[in-house]
Amino acid sequence: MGVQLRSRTNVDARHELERRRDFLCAAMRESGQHTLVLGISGGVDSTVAGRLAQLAVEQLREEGEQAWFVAMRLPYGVQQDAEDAERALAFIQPDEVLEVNMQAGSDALLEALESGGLAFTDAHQRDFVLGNIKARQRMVVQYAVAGARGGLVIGTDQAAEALMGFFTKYGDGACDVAPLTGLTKRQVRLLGQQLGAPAELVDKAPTADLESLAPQKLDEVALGVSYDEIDAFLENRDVSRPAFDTIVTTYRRTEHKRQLPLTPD
Ligand SMILES: Nc1ncnc2c1ncn2[C@@H]1O[C@H](COP(=O)(O)OP(=O)(O)OC[C@H]2O[C@@H]([n+]3cccc(C(=O)O)c3)[C@H](O)[C@@H]2O)[C@@H](O)[C@H]1O
Ligand SMILES: Nc1ncnc2c1ncn2[C@@H]1O[C@H](COP(=O)(O)OP(=O)(O)OP(=O)(O)O)[C@@H](O)[C@H]1O
Ligand SMILES: [Mg+2]
Repeated sequence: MGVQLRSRTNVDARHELERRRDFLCAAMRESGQHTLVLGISGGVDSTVAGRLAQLAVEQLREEGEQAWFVAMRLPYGVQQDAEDAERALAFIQPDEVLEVNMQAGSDALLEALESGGLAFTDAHQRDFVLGNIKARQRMVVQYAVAGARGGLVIGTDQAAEALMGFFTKYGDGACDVAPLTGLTKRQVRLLGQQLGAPAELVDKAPTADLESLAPQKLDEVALGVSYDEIDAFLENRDVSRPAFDTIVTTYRRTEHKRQLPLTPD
């Protein structure tokens, strides 16, 4: 899995943008794939990764190579912050936008599981499991496009989510290239600002938005610690004792998500 910390304290936004765009160009050249694929949610991570993807394919085309970026809208039913996703697309200016509504497929899978005999302890557990199905179904459709177009799937993993294991294993954690690796949330926002992304997206409160019973639930509520505190931990700044304990406990509990599958000796 492409999940790593590798965070650094000081980054120069302009330099980081060039380096990460060039990384995407090199990954396309070396893999012989001509397309990049990424879901655009309206959050800051996919806004920054999406713009980087578009800049990378434009760079390759300037150099005479074939390259194309497919941005994907992947709402589950009606997404409450759909306007932000539209804002992100308007800023990214992707070569192509594909929209797939994830509701019918995700619901059908859950219903088939229940018909097959899987029972949940309560509505909350059912909703949480459905949330991870949504994230994995998004992975399935992005890989379908990559398979059809000769493409690489972009992941938006960054150091704050990697540290907390805050992603669905083999869902949004699965990808071919992860251009935001190592960035703290603050640094992702810095890159967004440098790119000229709309301030409302750069400053937007992060949400995984996977739970139908708690739409737009803030990551910080789910995590029990703020991104400022997670970033402070990653950047070797002072962190309160309760935040430190939460971060270390969560990091240890989610170690399996940052590793390859367990295998016999
Ligand atoms: N020790 C261990 N060694 C090896 N494997 C282990 C394991 N413990 C669990 N597992 C496996 O891992 C599974 C649990 O992991 P997983 O399926 O990911 O599920 P889980 O970590 O329970 O849930 C994913 C969390 O990430 C959040 N999330 C998801 C997607 C996107 C975002 C976002 O920020 O956008 C956030 C989501 O809100 C939720 O809190 C278990 O069901 C089991 O299969
Ligand atoms: N509704 C959606 N439509 C398209 N892609 C999505 C959607 N929800 C999630 N994704 C994909 O899953 C990734 C992980 O979601 P995550 O919430 O961590 O990132 P984000 O929404 O871009 O930023 P933030 O973490 O600040 O909310 C997104 O970057 C995006 O590629
Ligand atoms: Mg989000």
